[in-house]
Amino acid sequence: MSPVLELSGVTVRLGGRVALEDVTMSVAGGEFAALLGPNGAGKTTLLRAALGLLPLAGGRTTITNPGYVPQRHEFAWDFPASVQDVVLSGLVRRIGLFRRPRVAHWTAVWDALDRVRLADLRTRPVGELSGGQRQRVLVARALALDPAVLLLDEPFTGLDMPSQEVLTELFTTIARERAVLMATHDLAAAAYTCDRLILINRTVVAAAPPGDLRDREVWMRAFQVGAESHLLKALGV
Ligand SMILES: Nc1ncnc2c1ncn2[C@@H]1O[C@H](COP(=O)(O)OP(=O)(O)OP(=O)(O)O)[C@@H](O)[C@H]1O
Repeated sequence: MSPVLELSGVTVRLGGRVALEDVTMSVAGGEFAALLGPNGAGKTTLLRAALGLLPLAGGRTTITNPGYVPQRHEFAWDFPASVQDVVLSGLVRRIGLFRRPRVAHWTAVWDALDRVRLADLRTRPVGELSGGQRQRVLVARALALDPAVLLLDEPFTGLDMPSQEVLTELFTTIARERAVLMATHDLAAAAYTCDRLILINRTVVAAAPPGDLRDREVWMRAFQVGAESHLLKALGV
């Protein structure tokens, strides 16, 4: 399948420091790719650069109709809005500022809420939702745009196992129909679920299907850990 997201030689500077250097990677249609790396490796920066939200110091990006799910804590949950209002807010550019949403917009919102199994809660204030439900609201907000590729920034942080499982199943289905790039710290889940792991630490250290990433050196380089790392042992590398 042809790529829905492509970065070629991308360099990004933030606050005078190089956050990403010469990053070349892509995600194909139908693919579920994971973006892995330690804190500060540049995962969020890479997603934001791919979305065209950051100026590039070098290189170029192309992306087809993206949907973005930011980290849950970046969203103002105490804002007095219902579940369906939050999902609709993802369509603001399409509706036009200060214009009233049309039937097609509400249909897209309700379809997206159906998809994440939150249709019953659509008039509930978002402040009353659990962490797992809030994460699904953000996914619905991105899905309402009918994206070709979904960019997820650490969607599992702070979620219990049942919530993670519901979301993993949903992301896997979405990836097959569209494409998904997910930044995550859950290495074991990514290795089990994703088609390809992209290891970054300011630049791409390795990108391959999980079964092909057996070289411990590569993981040590990406995560700056020693050969005795418990996490790498648990991963079986
Ligand atoms: N607005 C900013 N100004 C200056 N530096 C920034 C800014 N945002 C991020 N950085 C720096 O850029 C680097 C990459 O940050 P980024 O948030 O992309 O990493 P990450 O891999 O997503 O980290 P985490 O796993 O902790 O979420 C870090 O060194 C960070 O301190």
